[in-house]
Amino acid sequence: VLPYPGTNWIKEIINLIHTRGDPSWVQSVVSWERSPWIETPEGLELIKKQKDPRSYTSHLPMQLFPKSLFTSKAKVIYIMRNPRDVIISGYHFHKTLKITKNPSSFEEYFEWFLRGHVPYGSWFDHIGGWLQMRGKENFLLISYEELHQDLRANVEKVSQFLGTKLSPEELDSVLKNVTFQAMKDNKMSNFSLVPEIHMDHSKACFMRKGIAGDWKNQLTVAQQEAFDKVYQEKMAGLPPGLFPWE
Ligand SMILES: Nc1ncnc2c1ncn2[C@@H]1O[C@H](COP(=O)(O)OS(=O)(=O)O)[C@@H](OP(=O)(O)O)[C@H]1O
Repeated sequence: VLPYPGTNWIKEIINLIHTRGDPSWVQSVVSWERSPWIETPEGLELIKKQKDPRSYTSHLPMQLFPKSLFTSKAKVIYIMRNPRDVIISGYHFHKTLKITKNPSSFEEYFEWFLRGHVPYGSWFDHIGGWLQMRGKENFLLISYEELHQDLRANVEKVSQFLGTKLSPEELDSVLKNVTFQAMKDNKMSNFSLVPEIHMDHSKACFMRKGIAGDWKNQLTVAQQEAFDKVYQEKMAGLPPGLFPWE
């Protein structure tokens, strides 16, 4: 997945499906140890110690992902979100980061995003790359907006994809533990334990608003038009109706 689409939301769902709704794992182990990042040295060390079935997280664009994935039986869940909301969420998160250059204003971050000058590169190239896996049986495309619209149906879809049949009680427990409030209250999932050397917790909170469509209140008309122009150019080759935000 690319940054800010709800990576940690889908990760929490996957972790809770793994434990059949038992929250003790997500409440006792930090999220980056449950499903480690493949692109960090620390994450890779953790992955080597994991037992099957294991789950990893990554923001890497497809062309930088280890090629062995494409010949393996590993399942890929790609979560996407309206890029207009991704910009807003990314801006607030970036303000807290001590490991990348911080934008001096929202306007500056907006420009960076449109030019792809943000960590992991262009949103448009990222999604265009991974969507090439569409239609493969080991690839599930899911969106932040769909999770919002019908969490139950989409958690069931994910558990089916992962080959785990949950009982109604187990499913209820997954749903209860992946709400915005439950994750915001869980210090193992809300990023409050990210060390201060990486993140300035006084600048913003990771579990910020957790809503879809807030860009309408945040982007100026000029920014909306500038965004639409780039979006139309870059997404021209993709079939209509693919994205819930269109
Ligand atoms: N359970 C739940 N429900 C609704 N929304 C949720 C949930 N968990 C995380 N979030 C929101 O996801 C946004 C962060 O995205 P990511 O997890 O992809 O961030 S990161 O790329 O891994 O840094 C960030 O969105 P914004 O609030 O719009 O900034 C989080 O609030």
